[in-house]
Amino acid sequence: MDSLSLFCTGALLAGGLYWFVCVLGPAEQKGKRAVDLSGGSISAEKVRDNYKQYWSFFRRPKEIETAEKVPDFVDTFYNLVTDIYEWGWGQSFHFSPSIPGKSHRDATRLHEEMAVDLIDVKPGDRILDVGCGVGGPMRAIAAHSQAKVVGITINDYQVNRARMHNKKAGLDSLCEVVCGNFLEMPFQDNSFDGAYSIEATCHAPKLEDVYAEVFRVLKPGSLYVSYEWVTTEKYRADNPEHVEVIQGIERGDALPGLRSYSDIAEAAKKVGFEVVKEKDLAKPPSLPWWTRLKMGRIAYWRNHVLVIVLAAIGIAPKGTVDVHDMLFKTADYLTRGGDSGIFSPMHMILLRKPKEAPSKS
Ligand SMILES: C=C(CC[C@@H](C)[C@H]1CC[C@H]2C3=CC[C@H]4[C@H](C)[C@@H](O)CC[C@]4(C)[C@H]3CC[C@]12C)C(C)C
Ligand SMILES: C[S@@+](CC[C@H](N)C(=O)[O-])C[C@H]1O[C@@H](n2cnc3c(N)ncnc32)[C@H](O)[C@@H]1O
Repeated sequence: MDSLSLFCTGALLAGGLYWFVCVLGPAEQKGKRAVDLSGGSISAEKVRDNYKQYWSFFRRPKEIETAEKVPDFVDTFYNLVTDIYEWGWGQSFHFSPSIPGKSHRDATRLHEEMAVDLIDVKPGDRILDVGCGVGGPMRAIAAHSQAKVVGITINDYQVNRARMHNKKAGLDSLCEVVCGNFLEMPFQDNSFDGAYSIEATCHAPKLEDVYAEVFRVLKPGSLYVSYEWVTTEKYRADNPEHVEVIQGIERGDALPGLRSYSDIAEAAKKVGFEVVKEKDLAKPPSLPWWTRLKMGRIAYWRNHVLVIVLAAIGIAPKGTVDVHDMLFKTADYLTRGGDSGIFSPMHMILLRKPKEAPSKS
């Protein structure tokens, strides 16, 4: 081969690799590229060990049923998945019903804005985002309502990502991010004008515990809305296929155990909330939330090849391949949960902290 054809072949290969990694790599919402994948706050060499440690929690299920072990378990999970989520999904770590003629991005934003519209917020109010991720919902909600949003997440890597995105979006005067456990929040009693949680409280071993904390920090008379992950009335515990799907969802999403839709209002009433409204937002006329997952299947294959190549050449941590493989399988369980109607990630409950404490008689 003469030097010109050698040069052309090399240039073509390099261009192809650049296109595969940097152009195909990024998510719909730019922010993370495949070459930036990391293990969050975990150093690259420890990603694989932490992935094994994550799985070991499921061999000792009693440990994830106790509140003390959960922060570790959930924190490890989000160190492993946060970059992959941002890369392949965007900055909002939740689902939303599909809307004809609207992009995923717009459908996501509308689902987030609905939450803040439900809690009746005024510009300047101080509201709480319980389990805020990297802050996709927080930014949409602050921009829409002009309220001051304080988000809490257990994962310090997410805190840094969220603060960076808030600054970049010019929303850091409205959005604050705190690292902490939503089961023991570092906030004063009666200090928020409203609160919301989007697909986050499913990580609490006991829903009452996180609801009690939200109740404590809310001002009397104010509202809290939560989008809960639940099994629906179609779920049958004696159907092995249902059990396999729900167990697959729990293991791939760091859940100490999915709750039934019928347990949500009970938990809220137990800690003193009044139930204003309860509705599964996944039910028709809403269009399926899981079509986005299904449509992405080809991209997940491409992503998998990319992750294998990047890990092999030492750009991505080795364990990223295992984590990606776990998410790949989880996407299938979630899709089956949606298709069969046994699972919903958007059982909405709207709650009010009563104006006056109930009299003790
Ligand atoms: C609320 C939670 C997270 C919900 C979703 C945001 C995520 C659940 C499953 C995730 C994904 C599955 C497949 C990945 C794919 C293989 C990869 O190539 C790109 C990223 C995925 C699409 C990833 C994105 C986020 C999810 C959809 C839980 C944790 C309570
Ligand atoms: C699936 S993500 C959803 C994030 C965000 N609500 C969104 O929709 O983008 C769940 C979030 O809950 C947080 N979380 C889970 N358990 C927590 C705990 N005990 N204390 C604080 N945050 C927690 C995770 O760190 C993560 O940020």
